[in-house]
Amino acid sequence: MSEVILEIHNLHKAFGALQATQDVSLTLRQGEIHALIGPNGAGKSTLIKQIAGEIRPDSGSIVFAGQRVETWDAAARARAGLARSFQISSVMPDYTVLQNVVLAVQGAQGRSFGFFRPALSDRHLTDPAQAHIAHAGLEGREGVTAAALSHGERRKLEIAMALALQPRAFLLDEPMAGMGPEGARQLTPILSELRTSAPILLVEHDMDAVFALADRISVLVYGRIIATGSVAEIRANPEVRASYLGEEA
Ligand SMILES: Nc1ncnc2c1ncn2[C@@H]1O[C@H](COP(=O)(O)OP(=O)(O)OP(=O)(O)O)[C@@H](O)[C@H]1O
Repeated sequence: MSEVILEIHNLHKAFGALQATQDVSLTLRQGEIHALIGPNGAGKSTLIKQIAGEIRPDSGSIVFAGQRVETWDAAARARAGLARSFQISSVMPDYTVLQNVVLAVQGAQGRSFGFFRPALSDRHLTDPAQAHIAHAGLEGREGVTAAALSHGERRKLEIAMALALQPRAFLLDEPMAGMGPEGARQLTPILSELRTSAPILLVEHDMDAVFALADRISVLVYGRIIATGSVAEIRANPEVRASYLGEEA
């Protein structure tokens, strides 16, 4: 079995009387997409925020790359390689695809942001940037400004920028949201390929995408994981069908 990069043990989080996360344990293994599904308000975003360091759990532990991180802030977890995408705010709309990714590479290399002219002629920055652009499926669009990209291309740019950080795991919260069926169809193979760069914990409502992509699925209902398994196991699970999938499955 593949190495585990992220382990969550017995996580609890309450908002007043509401138990948003109840005794949640899960793992993310190298090379996999582990999808987290569940009805609206089940606690998926709250769980992702606790893993990313945006919300402090009441109890439980989070082990990332062998270290206990539940007391670390979000920036420290990001530096350790936990990439919370899509950090849409970091895309500069007036800059080109190449400029945006060069900035991300520059940031990841710990260099201060310089002027573009030297940065764009520095192959230590442009070579990795071009590789991330190609990896994210945006080859040929390097000179286009981010503002002129389609919604789907913008997601690809965000993926290229996330790759620049050389993350050890991705936390993706609804990457298909607002993309429409064609956009989702385009993004699916890119996410599929992305798992070879770093494993993905994926929150997604688009069940076609989840069933096409996930190696494992965990189902969250009222803050509790009611089942974890392969796509086939989850689709066949009577409790999951009753509480969430219904006729969709
Ligand atoms: N900061 C907060 N304060 C109080 N209650 C909150 C807070 N954040 C989330 N909640 C509540 O916690 C529960 C879980 O919310 P969460 O957003 O995590 O669900 P979700 O599964 O991500 O839902 P969706 O699929 O609609 O995005 C909901 O009842 C929500 O109203």
